Amino acid sequence: MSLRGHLGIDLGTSAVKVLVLDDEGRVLGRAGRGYATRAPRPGWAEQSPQAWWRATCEACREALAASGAAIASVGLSGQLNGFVLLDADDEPLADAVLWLDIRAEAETRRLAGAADFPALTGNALSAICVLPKLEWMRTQRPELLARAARIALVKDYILLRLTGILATDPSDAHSTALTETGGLNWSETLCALAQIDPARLPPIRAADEVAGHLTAGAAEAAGLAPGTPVATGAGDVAALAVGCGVVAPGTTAITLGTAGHVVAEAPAADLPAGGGLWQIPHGVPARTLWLGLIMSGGLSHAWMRSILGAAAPISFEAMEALAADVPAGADGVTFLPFLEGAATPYNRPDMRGSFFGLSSSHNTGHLVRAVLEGVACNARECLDALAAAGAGTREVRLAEGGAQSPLWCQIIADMLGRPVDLIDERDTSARGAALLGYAAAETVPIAELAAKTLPIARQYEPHAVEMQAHEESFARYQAWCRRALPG
Ligand SMILES: Nc1ncnc2c1ncn2[C@@H]1O[C@H](COP(=O)(O)OP(=O)(O)O)[C@@H](O)[C@H]1O
Ligand SMILES: O=C(CO)[C@@H](O)[C@H](O)COP(=O)(O)O
Repeated sequence: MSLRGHLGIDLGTSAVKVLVLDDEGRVLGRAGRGYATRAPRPGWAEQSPQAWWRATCEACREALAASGAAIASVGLSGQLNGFVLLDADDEPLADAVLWLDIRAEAETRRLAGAADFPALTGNALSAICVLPKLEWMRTQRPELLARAARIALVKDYILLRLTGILATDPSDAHSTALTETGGLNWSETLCALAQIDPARLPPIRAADEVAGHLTAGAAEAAGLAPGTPVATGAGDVAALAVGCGVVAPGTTAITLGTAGHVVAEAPAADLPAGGGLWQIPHGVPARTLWLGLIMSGGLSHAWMRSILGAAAPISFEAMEALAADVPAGADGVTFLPFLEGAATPYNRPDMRGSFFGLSSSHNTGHLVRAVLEGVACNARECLDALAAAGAGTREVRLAEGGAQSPLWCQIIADMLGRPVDLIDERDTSARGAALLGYAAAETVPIAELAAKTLPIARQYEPHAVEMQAHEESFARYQAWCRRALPG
C-alpha cells in the first residue's frame, strides 16, 4: 500500500513550490517550476495566471511521482497582495498584478488621507496592498475593472482552478487593506472607499478549513485524485509562520525568498503605530503575526547574480566564494537593499538601492559581500522593530532560498549577535500549506502539528570578531539610510 501524503502548493514570486509530506511532516517528494514576471512599465510587475496553473500542474505531477504517495489532502499558500480580475466565466481578464507592483503610489497617498487605516486595519496603507491597486484600475482602466465579475487573490486563483470554488483566508484578505483588524469580513467602510462591491470579493474562510474538493478536470491536469479535499490555505507570510513553527510567543523566523520576511507571533498587546511593522492574521486561526518586511531579500542577491552573470551565468557557489574572500564589513562597502523601495522600518516605496563607500581597491567580492550584509542589516532592523513593539525573540529561525547560503546564515548570526537555527526545509510556505491541508482534512490542531513536525538542520553561532565588525557595518548602514531617505 502506498504511503499517505499531504501536498502543499506555494505560488511564490519567482516559482511555484510543491511539497509532499508524510504524517510526521517528513518530505516524500518535491518539485518547483518558475514563471516570468513582466514589467510593461517601470514599477509594474505582472504574471500570467495561466502560467501559474501550468507550472502548478507540472510541479504537482513531478512531486507526486517522486513521493510515491497517495494524496490525502492539498493545502495552498501564495504571494500576498496580488490579484486577478475574472470575467463572468472565471477567466482572467488580464495578467495578475503583483505585490511588487508599485504603480499605485499616488493612489496610496490619496487614499491614506481618506481613512484612518492604522485605526481600522492596524496597518499603514502601502502601495503593495490590493486596495490602492484596485483604485488605480478604477481610475486608469475603468472598462477592465467594470468587466470583472470577481476578483481572486493569488493562491485563491489556484483554489478556483483546483476546486471550482473561489474563497480566501483572513491573512490574504487582511493584507489587501479591505478588511478591518482580524480579517474576518470585508469592511463596508474600506470597500466603499475603493468603490468595490464586496460581493465581487471571495468569501473569507479559515486557513485550516476544507474549502472544496478537486474537480475531475483539475485532478486529471495535476495528476491527483478527484474529490481530494483542498484547504483554503494562507498567504505566504502566514503559511511560512506555520512552516517555520512560529506558533508560540518569542519565536521568530527570518525568511529570504524574493522578499524577506521577519515574522513573530504577536503578543497580546496592540501593534504600536509608526514602527514600520504590519499585522497579519496567522495561519493558526484567531492568532496574529507581526511582520517586518524586506522588499528585496533574495531579490538583491538575484539582481547581483544577474549583473555578474551578464556575460556567462555565475553559480551560487561561485558568488559564495567571492564573498567569502572578503572580511566582515566588506572593507567599508555598504549596500542599501532597496531595489524595490523600502518597507520596514522606513515604509518608503520611493527609496532606492545603492552602494556606498566604493574605491578602486574594491572588487566583485566586496560587492557580493555588501549585498549579503545589507540584507542582514535590514533583517536586524526588522527584529529591532519587533523587539521595540514588544515581541521579544527567544529563538530566531532561518529559511527559504537565501538561507541556502551558509555564508549568509553566518552573516545574519553575526549581524544579530545571537544564534540562529536553520530550518531543514527550504520551502517553508509550501510546508505550511501542506500542514494546513493535513489539519483541515484530519481536523487536527494546526499549531500542534506545526510545532511537533518542525525540522531544524543546524545552528549558526555568532563569532566574536565578526560580530564587532558587523556592529560597525550596521552603524554605517543606518547612517547611509538616513542620508538616502528621499526628502
Ligand atoms: N544558494 C543561494 N544563495 C543565495 N541566494 C539564494 C540561494 N538559493 C536561492 N537564493 C535566492 O533565493 C530567492 C528565491 O527564494 P525562494 O524561497 O524560492 O523565493 P520565492 O518564494 O519568492 O520564489 C532568489 O532571489 C535567489 O536569489
Ligand atoms: O506581499 C508580500 C508581503 O506583504 C510579499 O512578502 C509576498 O508575499 C512575496 O513573498 P515571496 O514570494 O518573495 O516569498
